[in-house]
Parts: sequence; structure tokens; C-alpha cells
Amino acid sequence: SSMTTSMTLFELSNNQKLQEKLRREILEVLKKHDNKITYDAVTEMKYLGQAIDETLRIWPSVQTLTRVCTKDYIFKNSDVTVDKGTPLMISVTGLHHDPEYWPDPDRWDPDRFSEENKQNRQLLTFLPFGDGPRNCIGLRFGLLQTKVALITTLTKYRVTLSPKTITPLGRDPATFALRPKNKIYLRFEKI
Ligand code: HEM
Repeated sequence: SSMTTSMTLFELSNNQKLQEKLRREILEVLKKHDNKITYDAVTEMKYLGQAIDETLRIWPSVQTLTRVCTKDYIFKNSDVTVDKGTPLMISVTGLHHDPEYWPDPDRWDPDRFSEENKQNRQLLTFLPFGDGPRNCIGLRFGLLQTKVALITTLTKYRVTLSPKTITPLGRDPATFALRPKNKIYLRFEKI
């Protein structure tokens, strides 16, 4: 949750217009709910959910899923086979950056997760929490924590990128859990 919060703030620092759009939504919804961060208020913040999903697409915290093949399998229209018992690693980062499913994959664009775009997307091309009976048990809690952290921060501060941050950030290859290669330095200006 903390990594997803940091990466969303990084992307919002690079996109001041979208940061303003998101802040406007947060303030409008909070106003309707007596300025209280309730579960109903958080659920109503659609653009916030889209922004977090888009961050999880570009920066999935768990970069590879692991499975063991349970029956012999032949990929359609190919001679590639996977034998029963083979350990498998699935690159979530690779899938989330495949231009076949995600055109211009390095561009952070929460509109990819609008209701309309979500309906047109191919199944299983977005796997930040895995899938199946062993997917992330903390999915809802993780998303809620991230949303509350972003609401609390963005209502109080305008966030910009410090010149100390070296971009592109890159990815530390030594860990399966996401860690950017370069440190993220942000500036918080009280609103
Ligand atoms: C944004 C936050 C989070 C992300 C992106 C995330 C992502 C993931 C992913 C990709 C998996 C592997 C799923 C699979 O193999 O199909 C996983 C498993 C798991 N996660 Fe999370 N997670 C998050 C937050 C949390 C939180 C807050 C908790 C606990 C409170 C949690 C607990 C677990 C547990 C226990 C598993 C193993 C489930 C199993 O093997 O049955 N996660 N998570």
C-alpha cells in the first residue's frame, strides 16, 4: 500500500493537471459527506480508483506471480508445451507494459480505467493482485489504505517533483517486489 501511494504521488507530481482534477473530485465528494472520510465517500471517488489502478498497471508492487502447472498443457497454434509439475513465473510488469493490450504503455493515464474502457479490455491483462483462489487476500484493505493516504495528502498538500529525483526512475532488478532504482524526492506545498 505504501509503495502504491508513493508511486501515485510520483505520477501526480508529473501530471499537475490530473492532480488538480483528482483533488477537485476528492473535495467535491468530501463536501457531500460533511468533510468526513467515510467508506461511502471513498467509494464515490471514481477517479481516485482509476488513478490507483493506473499506478498499479505501470508499477505493480508484486512484479511476478508464481504458480505450478497442474496438468500438461499445449499453447494454442504453437508447439510450446508446459509439463505437469513445472514451476512458472508470470511477469505482471511485462503484461502490464505490453503495447498490444496497453497502447503507449509508459504513459500514466487513469482514463484507461473508465467504465467504458474497462469493459472493452481483454480478460486477465491486468493482474496487480493476481487471480484465482490464491489471489491477494488484502486487496480491499490495500486499496482502502492507499485511497485514505492519498485523500489525506492531496486535501492538504500540492505535490511536485523535486529536481533531486532522477527520471526515468528505473526498477531495481534484485527484487521481485517493486523498488524503483532511483529515489523519489517530492515537494509538499501546503494548500
Ligand atoms: C496495494 C497493495 C497490495 C498489492 C498490490 C498486493 C498484491 C499481491 C499479489 C500480486 C499477490 C499474489 C497473488 C497471486 O499469486 O495470484 C498477493 C498475495 C497476498 N497478499 Fe497482497 N497485495 C497488497 C496488499 C496486501 C495487504 C494490505 C495484505 C494484508 C493485510 C496482503 C496480503 C496478502 C497475502 C496474505 C497474500 C498471499 C495469499 C495466498 O497465497 O493465498 N496484501 N498480494
